[in-house]
Amino acid sequence: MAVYTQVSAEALAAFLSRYDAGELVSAKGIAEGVENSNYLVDTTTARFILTLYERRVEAGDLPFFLALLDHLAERGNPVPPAIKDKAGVAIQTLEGRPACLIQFLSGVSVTHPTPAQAHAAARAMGTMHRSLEGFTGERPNTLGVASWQPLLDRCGTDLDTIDPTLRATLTDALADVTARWPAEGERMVIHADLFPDNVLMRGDAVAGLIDFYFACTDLRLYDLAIMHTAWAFDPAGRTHDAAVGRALLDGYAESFGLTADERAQLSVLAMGSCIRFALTRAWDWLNTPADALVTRKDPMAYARRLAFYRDAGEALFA
Ligand SMILES: Nc1ncnc2c1ncn2[C@@H]1O[C@H](COP(=O)(O)OP(=O)(O)O)[C@@H](O)[C@H]1O
Ligand SMILES: N[C@@H](CCOP(=O)(O)O)C(=O)O
Repeated sequence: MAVYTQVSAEALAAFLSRYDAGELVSAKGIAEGVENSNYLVDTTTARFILTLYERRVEAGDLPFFLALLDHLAERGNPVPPAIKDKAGVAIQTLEGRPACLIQFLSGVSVTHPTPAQAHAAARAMGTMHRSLEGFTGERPNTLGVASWQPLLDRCGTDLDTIDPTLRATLTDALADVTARWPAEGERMVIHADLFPDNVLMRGDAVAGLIDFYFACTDLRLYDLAIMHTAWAFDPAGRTHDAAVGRALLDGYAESFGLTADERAQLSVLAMGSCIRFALTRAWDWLNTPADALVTRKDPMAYARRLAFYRDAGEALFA
């Protein structure tokens, strides 16, 4: 459960009084998520998400994230913009944290996506990429390829306490992936974390794309590779679902297009994605405070995926 900062009813009622958003009826901490504190807030007029930004989100990046959401929402993408208060301000402070009141989108995130759901979600990603071609905001990827070796070094031998094979696996793969990382390719603002838990679905239709707080400027295809690693396996990373993997490529091809050269790049990009998520999960595994109400995610689920992509090679995406 991700609630790092507790919000008192009094503080929340005072916070809501800045908005034209009705009066507080109820507020509950949301179980899902690992990065920020999220509350489901009901008022006398509507339902909202209250997000308090925690550790990995820099307050200075919030204007970028909110401009990105506004840009996408204006172009018809199903993303939730932040609500502005009576003075036109979206970024607030609550309980000492940066905080925003966000539009609530209905829908559920699925744990075991079907090919039809994967197809729709990847199609929505392609549409989002098309919408972002004219977006002028930029944010360097602080968790991009250049950050992985320093993060591996910082985890160091503590990785052995997670699994005795993890450090060697990541060290070897990192050398290989860095050497083969595409030097060229279209760069743009990408979501960079479009896991099933960040897509709200109604049946087979996409109702919401959420959690843009890793969004950054990077290789466009890296976004699709991240999505493949997150969607085309069981959560533990033990079983690859080929039908879901194909549906992702088909869905993306349908809305954005996908050339043979681009398909050939996806293998190394997927391996890079596995390194990124194995490392950040490992770091969190080793450093999450004992009293945090959050479920740690298993780094080995990404080490298993990494082994799968290494063995499958480029043929997987042909
Ligand atoms: N705009 C929204 N509409 C509906 N539910 C949301 C919205 N934003 C977040 N949620 C819910 O809150 C959960 C956690 O949000 P998320 O942004 O993924 O948190 P974190 O940044 O901590 O990972 C989501 O899984 C979803 O259930
Ligand atoms: N998707 C990442 C962690 C970030 O989680 P989210 O709750 O912000 O989507 C992972 O699975 O490691």
